Amino acid sequence: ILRWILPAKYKSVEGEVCLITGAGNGMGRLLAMEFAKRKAKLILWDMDQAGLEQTAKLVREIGGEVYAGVCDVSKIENIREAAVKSREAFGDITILVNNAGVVFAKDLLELTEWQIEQTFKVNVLAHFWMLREFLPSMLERNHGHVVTLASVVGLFSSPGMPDYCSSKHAAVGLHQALYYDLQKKKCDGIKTTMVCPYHVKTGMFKGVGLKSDVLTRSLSPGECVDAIMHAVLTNRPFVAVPRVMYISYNLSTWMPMKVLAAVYEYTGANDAISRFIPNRPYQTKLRE
Ligand SMILES: NC(=O)C1=CN([C@@H]2O[C@H](COP(=O)(O)OP(=O)(O)OC[C@H]3O[C@@H](n4cnc5c(N)ncnc54)[C@H](OP(=O)(O)O)[C@@H]3O)[C@@H](O)[C@H]2O)C=CC1
Ligand SMILES: CC1=C(/C=C/C(C)=C/C=C/C(C)=C/C=O)C(C)(C)CCC1
Repeated sequence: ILRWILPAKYKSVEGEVCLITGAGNGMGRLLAMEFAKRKAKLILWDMDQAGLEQTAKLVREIGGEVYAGVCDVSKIENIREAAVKSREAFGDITILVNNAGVVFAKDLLELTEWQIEQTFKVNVLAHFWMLREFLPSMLERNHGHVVTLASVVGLFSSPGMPDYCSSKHAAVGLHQALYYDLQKKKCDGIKTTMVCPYHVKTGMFKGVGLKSDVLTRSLSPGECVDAIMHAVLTNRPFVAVPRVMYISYNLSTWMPMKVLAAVYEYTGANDAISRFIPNRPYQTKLRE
């Protein structure tokens, strides 16, 4: 309650070295712009070279310092190589935003094995590899910030995307474990923020959304990124967007699953994912 009454005190990120994965599109691009406006040095990674160059251009146009490198975070060797080049550009990373994510939006038996593996490689395993690469220098200096783009479906599952939901649950589990490890080690200078948005209208979930806005509505990328920046700059450990998702999360922890299934049926959440339109290269063809 005090947090809502008192004016928010924002920290400065000027001069911090901020690495954002999946920065070539969607929220990654907008996050890059927000950190650049606040004078952080940007390291941007993505496997979409054209999108990445566009983000770097936009950052430079507002006077930001940026190094952009193509990196497929599903491959640990790529992460290691890109990490060397990134350190050469600006030195140690002090803000890590694990943002890259993939979804195929298919039922369990329709997914290919490659799709299931790719979802886990990008949405979870990459977070492990990124943390193992960049956490040591943060620990040495007891300074840094780790931001995890998880999802509300990492807190409670919804139908139509079993691989995605379970990968986001794993990302939530990893992030929470990291938080408690840092507390245990008394590393009070390393902050963490876990972000759990509902559906955001980027290209990732094209076509998806509840038919009615009675319970909640899809977010614009801008409003979600505003909520993320607010949480990061005020060192909040957890943010669910929109706020009504805190209530949904709370209900889902004690509500019988049968009741939640009825809510999904009633609100049209059961059909929401079936309206999905593949809109990313990895969603339509294998990209190795
Ligand atoms: N949109 C939503 O409704 C929600 C999104 N989220 C999460 O937020 C994060 C950002 O999502 P959003 O901005 O919507 O997604 P976008 O699809 O708009 O952006 C994701 C970016 O990640 C890139 N990417 C995918 N795979 C890799 C890879 N292996 N290596 C490097 N980059 C990769 C994509 O590149 P390319 O286009 O070339 O594939 C794309 O540029 C994701 O983790 C997502 O799960 C959470 C809740 C809701
Ligand atoms: C769980 C839940 C709902 C639906 C959730 C859905 C459909 C979430 C989709 C999220 C996406 C696309 C996340 C991407 O990362 C309602 C009906 C709003 C309210 C009750 C609880």
